[in-house]
Amino acid sequence: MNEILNLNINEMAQTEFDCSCGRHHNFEIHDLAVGPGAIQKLPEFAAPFKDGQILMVYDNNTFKAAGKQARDLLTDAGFNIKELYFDRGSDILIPDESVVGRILQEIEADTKLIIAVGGGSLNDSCKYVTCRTKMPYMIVGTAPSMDGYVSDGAPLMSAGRKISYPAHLAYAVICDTDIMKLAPQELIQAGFGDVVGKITALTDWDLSVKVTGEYRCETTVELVRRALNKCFEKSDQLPQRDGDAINALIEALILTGVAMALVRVSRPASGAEHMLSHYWEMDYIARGLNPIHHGTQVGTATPVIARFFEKLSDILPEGTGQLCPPHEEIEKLLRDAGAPVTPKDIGISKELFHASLMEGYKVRPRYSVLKFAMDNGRLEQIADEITTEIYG
Ligand SMILES: NC(=O)C1=CN([C@@H]2O[C@H](COP(=O)(O)OP(=O)(O)OC[C@H]3O[C@@H](n4cnc5c(N)ncnc54)[C@H](OP(=O)(O)O)[C@@H]3O)[C@@H](O)[C@H]2O)C=CC1
Ligand SMILES: O=C(CO)COP(=O)(O)O
Repeated sequence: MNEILNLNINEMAQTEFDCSCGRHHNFEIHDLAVGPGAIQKLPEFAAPFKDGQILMVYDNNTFKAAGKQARDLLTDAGFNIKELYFDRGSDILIPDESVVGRILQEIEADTKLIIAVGGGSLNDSCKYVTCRTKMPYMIVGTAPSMDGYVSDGAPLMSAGRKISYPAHLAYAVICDTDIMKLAPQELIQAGFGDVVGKITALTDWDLSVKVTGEYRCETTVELVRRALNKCFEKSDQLPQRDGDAINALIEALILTGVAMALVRVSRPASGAEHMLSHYWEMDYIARGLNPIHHGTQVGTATPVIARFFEKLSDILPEGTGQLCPPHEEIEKLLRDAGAPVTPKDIGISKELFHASLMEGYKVRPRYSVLKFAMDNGRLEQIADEITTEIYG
C-alpha cells in the first residue's frame, strides 16, 4: 500500500500508489539518478528531446562545478545546445524577476527542454518558467544545500517578497554524489540545516492536524523520519567531509523532496523555522545584502521554534511537542555537524530576530506554532523571553 517506503531512491521515479492516507500519490518524475557518476545518465535522460534545442542554464559557480561537464556530455552526443550563463561575480544569484525573465527570453520556438545546472536558486527559477510555459525541465544538482531538487514548489522573490509558488516536478533529476560532495563546506552545512528543520516542520504539521484538522500523510512523515535518523547517525562526520556522511545528507535531502512531491505541498519539509528564514532573507535582500544560505538560516531557526514548543507545553494539544526534542539537543546536532547554531551566530540582529518572531507567521497562511502562540495571547511574551535568552 505504501510501497515507496521499501524502494531505494533510484527505483522511485514514476511510482504510483494508493496510500493509507486516502490519497492516490503519483511521483511522476520520469527519471531520477542519485549516486556516483550519475551525471553520465544525462544524454540518456535527454534523448527524447534530441530533435529540438535544449536550453542549459548555469552560473559562474555551477558551470565550474558541473555545467561544463554536462554541456560537453550533451554536445559530444550530438545534442543541439543553447547556453544561458549568469555571471554574478561574487554576488549570490537571487531567484527573482530578473532571473526568471532572462530564462524566459532565451526560450526559442524549437526549445524542447530546459536543463538547470545548479542549486536551489537556478532549480526554482527554471522550474517556475517551465511550469508556466508547459515545458519539461531537468535539474543537475551541484550542491547538497537544500531539498528542492525533487519538490514541485518554487520559492522566488517577487516585488521584494519571498513567495513559494506552486510549480511542477522535474522531468528528470540528476544528483551526482561525486560532484555534490565537492561543494563548499558552507553549502554542506546549509543542507544539514535544511534537514534539521524537518524536526520542527513535522511537529508543526502535527500541531495543525490537532488544532485545525489539516490533512496529513503518514507515509511522507515516515519517509522524512527515516531520512533524518540515517543522516543524524553520521552527521558529526560532516566537518571531516566523510563520504558516507555526505551521502546520507544527500539522501535525506532527496527523500524529504520526495515527501513534498508526494503530497504536492512543502508541508512535510517546511514549518515555522522556514517562516523565520524567509523573513530574514526578505529583510537582507531589501537592504541590498547577500542573503545567508537558506538552509543555514533554517538550521539556526529550528532550536528557536523548539523553544516555542517547550514554552507552550502547558497548553499544547496532548502529545504534540513530543515529536520535538529539547532545543539543546537540536543545538548539539548542529554544533557537532560544524553548522552555525543560533541566529546570533550568523549575524541576524537582535531587532530583526525579535521582529521575525512577532511577524513570521504572516509570511504565509500555513498554521504553525507561531500562530498558535499568537492565537493564545502568548506570542509577545515568548518572543521577548527567547530574544533575551539568545541575545542577552
Ligand atoms: N523548491 C523547494 O522546495 C526548495 C527551494 N529552496 C530554495 O532554494 C534557494 C536556496 O538554494 P541554495 O542551493 O542554498 O542556494 P543557491 O542555489 O543560491 O546557491 C548558493 C550558492 O552556492 C553556489 N554554488 C552552488 N553549487 C556550487 C558548487 N558546487 N560549488 C561552488 N558554488 C556553488 C551558488 O553559486 P551562484 O550564486 O553562482 O549560483 C550560490 O552562490 C532558496 O531560494 C530557497 O528558498 C530551498 C529548499 C526547498
Ligand atoms: O524550503 C523548502 C523546504 O526545505 C520549501 O519550503 P517553502 O514552501 O517554505 O518555501
